[in-house]
Amino acid sequence: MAVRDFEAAARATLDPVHADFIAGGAHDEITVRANEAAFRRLRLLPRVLRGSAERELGVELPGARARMPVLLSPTAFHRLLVPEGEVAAARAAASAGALMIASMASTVAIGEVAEAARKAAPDGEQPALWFQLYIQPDLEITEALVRRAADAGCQALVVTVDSPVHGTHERNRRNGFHDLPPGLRCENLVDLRDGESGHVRQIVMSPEISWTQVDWLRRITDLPVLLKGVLHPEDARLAVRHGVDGLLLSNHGGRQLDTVPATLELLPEIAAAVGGRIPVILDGGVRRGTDVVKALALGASAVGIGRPVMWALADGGEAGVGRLLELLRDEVDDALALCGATGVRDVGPELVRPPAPPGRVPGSWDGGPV
Ligand SMILES: Cc1cc2nc3c(=O)[nH]c(=O)nc-3n(C[C@H](O)[C@H](O)[C@H](O)COP(=O)(O)O)c2cc1C
Ligand SMILES: CC(C)CC(=O)C(=O)O
Repeated sequence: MAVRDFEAAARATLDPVHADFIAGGAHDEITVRANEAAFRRLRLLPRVLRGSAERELGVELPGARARMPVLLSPTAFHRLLVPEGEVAAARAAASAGALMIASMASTVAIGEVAEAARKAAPDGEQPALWFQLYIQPDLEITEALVRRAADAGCQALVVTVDSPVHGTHERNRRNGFHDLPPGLRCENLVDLRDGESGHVRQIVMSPEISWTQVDWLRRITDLPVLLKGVLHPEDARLAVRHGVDGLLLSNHGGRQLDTVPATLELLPEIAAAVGGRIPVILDGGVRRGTDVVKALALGASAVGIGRPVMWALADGGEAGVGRLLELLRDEVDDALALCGATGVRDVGPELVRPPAPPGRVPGSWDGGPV
């Protein structure tokens, strides 16, 4: 079985409206396709006669350590797919030692997700769990959400900044899919203020959110703050200047502005802009162990996966996500061995062709304090 096979397996039983919600992107879905195509275009160029019996796959990330360089990007509404929802994904991630970024739009409350992760992690291991946040124009609401995430034990906040407005998903429009079905709610939003019911419409996307609110967020919490959805190198430089602890280089899986470049295409430029001062995590189109190695080679500290987790969850719940993570772990290990690499940190730009453009050779974060 390969990562892409989970989609067909899931579609065998999934409501086609929900399958469209997962697969879909903005407008013509040009960026959705570009993300995977960029990985197909780039080639690996292995070294020989310099490997090791075992590869080190572990990564240090702000506030957390993971046993593999593939993390679960935040995805909303897991209970659309299986009754346990985010709890199933969290258990699988914690068992595999993969970091999970829980979505603010989760259908299970963050406290419950964190508790499930703690119970599933091997003895003595703290599960790696971050919380994704859309900063709300109402800062009291935002602060209450941050408190919920911190109280649950999340080790960092991932602020999604690519959504000044909702993306236009034509598939959802055609299908009339706008709301969660009765019985499901965004549990993190329930009772943030008297009488709030956890309706999706409570999430406000505001084009007026700016660096001012990012600075404010850094002041009200000790948790590391990462930004998800920075694509322009100028914004990456600004993020460093504002003291942000990491970037998630993401185009939201092609679900926000259509026709933006593939994240892999932007990676050398973004890595050069941050110059190794903070970690860069890439998501979008990662479907193979070789994709993971390519992203690491161009300066990513780790990669995220979105849709594959949703398909695996729909196909087999916790066990499905477990199989997905094991498969990717084995593929990454295999690709590293074939590249003559002793581990994740032994991968550099010399392993890919065509090479990164001159002057844009990435620096990589050394895993130290940010
Ligand atoms: C069904 C679905 C729901 C998503 N929900 C969120 C979300 O709640 N918050 C967020 O920041 N990103 C969300 N994303 C974007 C993912 O975090 C991620 O950037 C993207 O899926 C990565 O691309 P991939 O699906 O090709 O792996 C969602 C993506 C999908 C497919
Ligand atoms: C707007 C969120 C509820 C979900 C999301 O980010 C997405 O579907 O891409």
